[in-house]
Amino acid sequence: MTSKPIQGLYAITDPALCPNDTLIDKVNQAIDGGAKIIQYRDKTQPFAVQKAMAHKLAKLCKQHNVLFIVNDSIELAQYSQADGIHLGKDDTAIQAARVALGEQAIIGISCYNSLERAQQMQNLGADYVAFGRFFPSKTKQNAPQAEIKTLQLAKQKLKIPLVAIGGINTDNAQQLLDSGADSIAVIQGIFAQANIQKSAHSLSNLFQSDKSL
Ligand SMILES: Cc1ncc(COP(=O)(O)OP(=O)(O)O)c(N)n1
Ligand SMILES: Cc1ncsc1CCOP(=O)(O)O
Ligand SMILES: [Mg+2]
Repeated sequence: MTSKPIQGLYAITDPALCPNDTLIDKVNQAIDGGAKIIQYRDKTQPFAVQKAMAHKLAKLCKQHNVLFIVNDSIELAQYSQADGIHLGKDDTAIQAARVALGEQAIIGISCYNSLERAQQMQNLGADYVAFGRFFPSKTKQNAPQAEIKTLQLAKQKLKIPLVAIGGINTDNAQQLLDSGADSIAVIQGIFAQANIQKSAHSLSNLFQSDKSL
């Protein structure tokens, strides 16, 4: 497990919003705005292109002391020497990912609206669990709906960090933090905005004010 915390703003890339020639610059803006975790998520481009982009992102994240997570692909995580991987129910099982990536790797697991799955994944060594989507998401319209109550119960019952995802923006993020989210994972709310740095800053600021309470 990493010594860096799974906490704060978690920005996820999208190939339509961050085409290759803009990806590094846009992620740089998100980091300047306060993103603490970056996930490379691309289900569309050839693997060779994904490898090249993941390699560049890993370097950028290392320079800024930001965690770099790869979505879905163990091979891509290994190639880019990412800090970790994010896996859902249709992806590689956590046990196989742990064997492939080692004890140091961060393994995050999607749990949708299932506290039971989250407890199971914690027992199997997940480093964080993600719940969502909490709000309508343009990025993943058919993602299963999660309830705020699940997040609140997860906070009471689980020890590992909780990530909230789905349709999160500056207007709705606070209730997720108040309900126990350690991190919020965001695509449109950062990368579809006119000013990426400012949007990331507004979202990451919510963690600052949260701490000072
Ligand atoms: C932080 C975070 N949470 C959830 C997801 C969704 O993962 P998954 O259910 O595997 O769906 P895809 O992203 O692969 O479409 C995520 N990627 N990141
Ligand atoms: C990958 C994923 N899983 C559940 S919702 C979602 C997409 C999140 O993107 P956005 O922040 O644009 O709703
Ligand atoms: Mg997946």
